[in-house]
Amino acid sequence: MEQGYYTISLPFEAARRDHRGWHGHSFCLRLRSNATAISDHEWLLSEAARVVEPFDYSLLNEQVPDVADPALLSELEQRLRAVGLPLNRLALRSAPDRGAVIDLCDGQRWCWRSFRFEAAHQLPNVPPSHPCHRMHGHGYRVILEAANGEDAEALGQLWQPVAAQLHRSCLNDVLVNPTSERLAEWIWMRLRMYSSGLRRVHVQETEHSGCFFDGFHHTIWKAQRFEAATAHAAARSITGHGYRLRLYLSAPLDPDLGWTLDYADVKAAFAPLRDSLDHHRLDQLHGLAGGDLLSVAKWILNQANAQLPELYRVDVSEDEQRGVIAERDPG
Ligand SMILES: Nc1nc2c(c(=O)[nH]1)N=C([C@H](O)[C@H](O)COP(=O)(O)OP(=O)(O)OP(=O)(O)O)CN2
Repeated sequence: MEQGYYTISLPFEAARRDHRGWHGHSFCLRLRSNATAISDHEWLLSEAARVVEPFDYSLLNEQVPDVADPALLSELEQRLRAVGLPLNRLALRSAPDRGAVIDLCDGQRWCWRSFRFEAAHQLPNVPPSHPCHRMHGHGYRVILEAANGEDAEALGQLWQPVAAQLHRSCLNDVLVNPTSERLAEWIWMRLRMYSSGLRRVHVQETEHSGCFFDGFHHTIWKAQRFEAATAHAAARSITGHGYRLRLYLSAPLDPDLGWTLDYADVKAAFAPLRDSLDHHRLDQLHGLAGGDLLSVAKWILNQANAQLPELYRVDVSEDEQRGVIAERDPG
């Protein structure tokens, strides 16, 4: 069996005054709710939009006593709960490189901050015919997540010495086999001793792939997209979307190759399924009678099982605001 969640993203523009003075932000609130608790996506979107609306084009200090990201997120949580919205997770992005998250299932709270660096690398253990065997480079993105009250400023200081070592370097001078998994582990080991709150390191080599390391496990994701039409009960007529996907996979690390699964192999294994979706009418695909976004995500999760048994979660969005998550039940 699998779990299904609706996600919605609500952007708003607002100004706040903190120790740096007045400044403005393009905020984005992201909300996740269990699909069994909700009648439909549009209801969730319109109810949550009503809660966020007073913040849009406002001066936040006139509305809330503490305007820091975690406090602002707690305030939004209270207001969303007050109107009876069932919530599993809330995330507030205050700038493209930072934000705060609350997991309402286990009560955990954390901040994240993303950083960029440019570097070269080659992977010595893949066959010579593999493109990664050649020396090449990436514009890397690293996202650090930390709990225990460690904020974006603290994460910035934590990152500085690592950036000094990695930016404009060759990663093979630092690591023997610099896959993103090994790099995430290396960053974890470097930072964990200075940050008791560090909860996860996320390394992205490109816009299309990334890996997470939490001190124990590696997970990877690969982005895909397809263009398709659909019809479903809640739609006025047949309609279409440019669907965006993230495939999440969990597998042990191969000790020689230093990765879980090759991102390129994930893409190749998924290609036949992507072809069956791209430029097709989804509600007419075998076994996909629903045609709505959550049915599409669950269908993909189940159909991909034969080629990608390591796949445990599929995120699909149909536009900037509406998304779903289909996730296999653990165990
Ligand atoms: N699990 C891993 N797989 C791969 C790694 C890695 O570190 N861990 N690294 C590579 C290469 O370095 C490669 O440059 C990046 O891979 P890939 O996602 O295939 O590259 P693109 O984003 O350019 O791929 P698209 O085809 O555009 O999606 C390979 N695998």
